[in-house]
Amino acid sequence: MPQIAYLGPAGTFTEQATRSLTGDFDAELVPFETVPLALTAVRRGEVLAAGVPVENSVEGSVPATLDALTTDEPLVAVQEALLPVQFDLLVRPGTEQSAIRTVASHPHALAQVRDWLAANLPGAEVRATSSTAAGAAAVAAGEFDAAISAPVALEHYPSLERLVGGIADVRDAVTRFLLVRRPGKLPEPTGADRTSVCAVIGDEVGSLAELLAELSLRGINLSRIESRPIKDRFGEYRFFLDFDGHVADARIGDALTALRRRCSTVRFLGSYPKADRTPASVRETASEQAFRLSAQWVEDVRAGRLA
Ligand SMILES: O=C(O)C(=O)Cc1ccccc1
Repeated sequence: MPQIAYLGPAGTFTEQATRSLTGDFDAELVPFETVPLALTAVRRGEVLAAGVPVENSVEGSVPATLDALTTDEPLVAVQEALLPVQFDLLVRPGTEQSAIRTVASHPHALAQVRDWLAANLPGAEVRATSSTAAGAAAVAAGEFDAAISAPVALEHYPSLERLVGGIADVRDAVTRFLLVRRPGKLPEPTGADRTSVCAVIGDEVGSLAELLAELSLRGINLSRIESRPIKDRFGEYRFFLDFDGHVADARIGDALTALRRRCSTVRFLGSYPKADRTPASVRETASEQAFRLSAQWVEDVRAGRLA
């Protein structure tokens, strides 16, 4: 049975998302303490794939995941999942809200209940843990007074109880997760795909605008752009781009060819079906047929068959 890594321990949002990503096949889910450790296990071939959180509708991207995807050997995303996220305040039985001095959770969870904490636990100290479930485990071990966890965490930490449920500042928050593997056969195009790349461009006038123009000129819808520092050179950035379409689509292949020419580095991070299955809208001039006919025309001109 294939082993699939996830950000653990049991009871994280990532575990739930990874279960839904691997629902179609038998898999053994293996918890890792951090996203980089889970990705290292994939790179070493110790597990087949890893489920990782990438972005949240309230708090934005998960920097640890973006950084870990671009350092070391390339990995590619093959599937995407969207998970609604809700948060509970878990405590050891008998803990009163007024007695809570420390609250532990993953930084992304803490950020999504910031207003609730300010209004309801103004004096409590906030402590970051490697995941929401790690926060619950630490509360069960007596290290902190309360944890902000996924509702499912209670099943794994039965010694805790839910003091308050549904404490997210924004209802209906959603987190996007990816299943990533070592490069290999790509998922087939479905007509409702997303492609992710990471590009490094020169620090020159117009370089980002020109890169984006390569997409818009080919009718490609950009769904996300994010920059992260390169780290060892101050002021230089990597741009993470997500856009509608599959690398097998003519317009995407054409755009990637242009990106490869323009950028000092382009890392392909995958073409995979979008979780919401919304088909890409492709204008007539960017259709497969339009690309095929125009490429054929150039071939004919080059061969002296047409002018
Ligand atoms: O810590 C978890 O449970 C995770 O899976 C990371 C996370 C944290 C907050 C929102 C979404 C994912």
